[in-house]
Amino acid sequence: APGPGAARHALDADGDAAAWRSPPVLPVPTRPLPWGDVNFLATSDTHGWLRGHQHNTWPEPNYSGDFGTFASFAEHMRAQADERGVDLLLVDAGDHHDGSGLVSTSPASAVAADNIFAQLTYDVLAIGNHELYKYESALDVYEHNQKGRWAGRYLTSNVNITVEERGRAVSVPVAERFAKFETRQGRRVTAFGVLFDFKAHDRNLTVQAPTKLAREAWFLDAIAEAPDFFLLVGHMPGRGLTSEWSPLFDAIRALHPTVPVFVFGGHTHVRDCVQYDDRSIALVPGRYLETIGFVSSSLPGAEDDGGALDMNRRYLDANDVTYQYHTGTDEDTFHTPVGRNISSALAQLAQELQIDIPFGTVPHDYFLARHPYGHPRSVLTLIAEKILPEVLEDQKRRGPRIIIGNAGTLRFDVFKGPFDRNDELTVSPFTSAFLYTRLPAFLATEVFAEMNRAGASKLLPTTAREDVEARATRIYNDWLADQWDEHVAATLLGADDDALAFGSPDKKPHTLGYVTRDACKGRGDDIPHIPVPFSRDQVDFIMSPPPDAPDDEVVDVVVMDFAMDDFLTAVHTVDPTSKLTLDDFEPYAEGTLVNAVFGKYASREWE
Ligand SMILES: Nc1ccn([C@@H]2O[C@H](COP(=O)(O)O)[C@@H](O)[C@H]2O)c(=O)n1
Repeated sequence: APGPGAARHALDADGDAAAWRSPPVLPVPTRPLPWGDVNFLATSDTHGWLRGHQHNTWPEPNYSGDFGTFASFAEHMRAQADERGVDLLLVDAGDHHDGSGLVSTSPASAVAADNIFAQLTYDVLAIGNHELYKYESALDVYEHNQKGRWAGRYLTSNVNITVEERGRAVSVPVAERFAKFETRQGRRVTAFGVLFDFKAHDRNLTVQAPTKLAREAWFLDAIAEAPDFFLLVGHMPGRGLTSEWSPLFDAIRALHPTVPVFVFGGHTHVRDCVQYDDRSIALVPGRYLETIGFVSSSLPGAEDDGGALDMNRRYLDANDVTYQYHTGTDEDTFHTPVGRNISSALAQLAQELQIDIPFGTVPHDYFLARHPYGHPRSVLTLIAEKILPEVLEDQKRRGPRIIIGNAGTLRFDVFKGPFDRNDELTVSPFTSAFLYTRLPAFLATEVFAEMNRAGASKLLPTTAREDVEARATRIYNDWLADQWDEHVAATLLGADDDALAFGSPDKKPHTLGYVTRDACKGRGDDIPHIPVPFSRDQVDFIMSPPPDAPDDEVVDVVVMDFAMDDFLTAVHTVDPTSKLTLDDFEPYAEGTLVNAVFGKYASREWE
């Protein structure tokens, strides 16, 4: 049974009616959830994928549930929690913006999508870096928080915005700094919402490093009294050298050695889990509404011996089969009025935005990372070698040129079948413009190589930790690459996938998806999968094919504005005598933004 979205593109996958008649069959979970005294459902990095994944190329059908069906699931889970006499809390760790037609069509569409998101009541939400690239996005969060959109539960413990109050500019928290509340079972919770030490935010926004936050008087005051548990939700990784939770966790532990601490992270897009000690657990629930994270825990009883708590986690594939299995419902009993309202509001918004009208039909799948850069079916190769050279046109500049951009501007695969504005914004949501200067062709090529050698500076969660595996995209890519390499190695050694089959040959995985190795006990994935192929040969920057011109000929060098600081740094590394600055650049193909080049190409080449 596919989710609602799968049907929309059921004809697309093979372009014939057979695909319509045989929609993808999703595996059914086999292990009930390990409920505890307190339970959590966690989302993060949804990036506007509220209509779910709508294509039939695997592993997309795994994630075909939309936010409406997730809301129905959450409501049934809340009802189950009440029946069991336990708590169920919903948390979200940020990055609602940038990533689908709903949120990336315009600032107004992002507001509309967030209003639909807010129809499902969350217990705690945190802000992500994608809410801070543009001042207006953060201002929207601030203004809607003032109007009560998240009912005081959107927490921005270390993020401020400068706004005008009574004719004066003042820096104030974007939303609430913390929340103290009681659960339905009467447990006292102290909660914070934290962002990593993000540097690439817009003007008039401030992010305080978590290390500094942990020393703030108001923070120490807020944690002074022991609640029944602490709840830390934040847009940052859960573990490893990159973890920025330690200052906050350590400050809490210094005062409260045995109070349970539940941490929900994000930003890295991976499924991950770690226990900092035997009364804490940190979970990262993936990205793009692909995964719903579940965490459960026992809580200390009246006679607390200070011993280990029973803490568990599960990563649920976000689809209706998963939701109905875990709530004991079926198609007739599953959908709740709130869930239905959300699904139809999302469909209506998509219709108003006109994001489902196809530009053309893609002849075959292109993948973001299944193939190396340079492979004809890589999305990065497609944009660098075909799309930008063909559709980036400046009427006044017709001579030879080299185009350089950051690969991070591309966020997803391009699937065979109809290609619409939603698909376009999914693969390329950002509004980066193009600028050009004049340089010898050989220098531009060397600068491009240097940019990839140095890596993308804006991927770093903290500039102080440049030498550690701190790049969010890298963490996600390494995670996928490890899954694939392990699978390939096992296959070469003649082993089959029994190791992944939860010990039973009849439960052998047969669908592509995530195969998670994390640092918590037992198996985290709800459904065993075969990992998605992944090539480690990826790049941070892409370049169009060099022009047919002598190496020393001076050509137009066109740079995407988001990559500009890395470009200039690389120029000065390659040629320390260079005086090149941003002032030496002029707009190129003015009015053309990177989020519109795929559609232009699709209309011409894939019609
Ligand atoms: N205007 C922008 C903003 C961001 N990017 C890319 O996104 C990366 C951050 O995304 P996460 O989901 O990892 O937070 C950033 O490093 C850029 O690669 C962009 O291209 N243009």
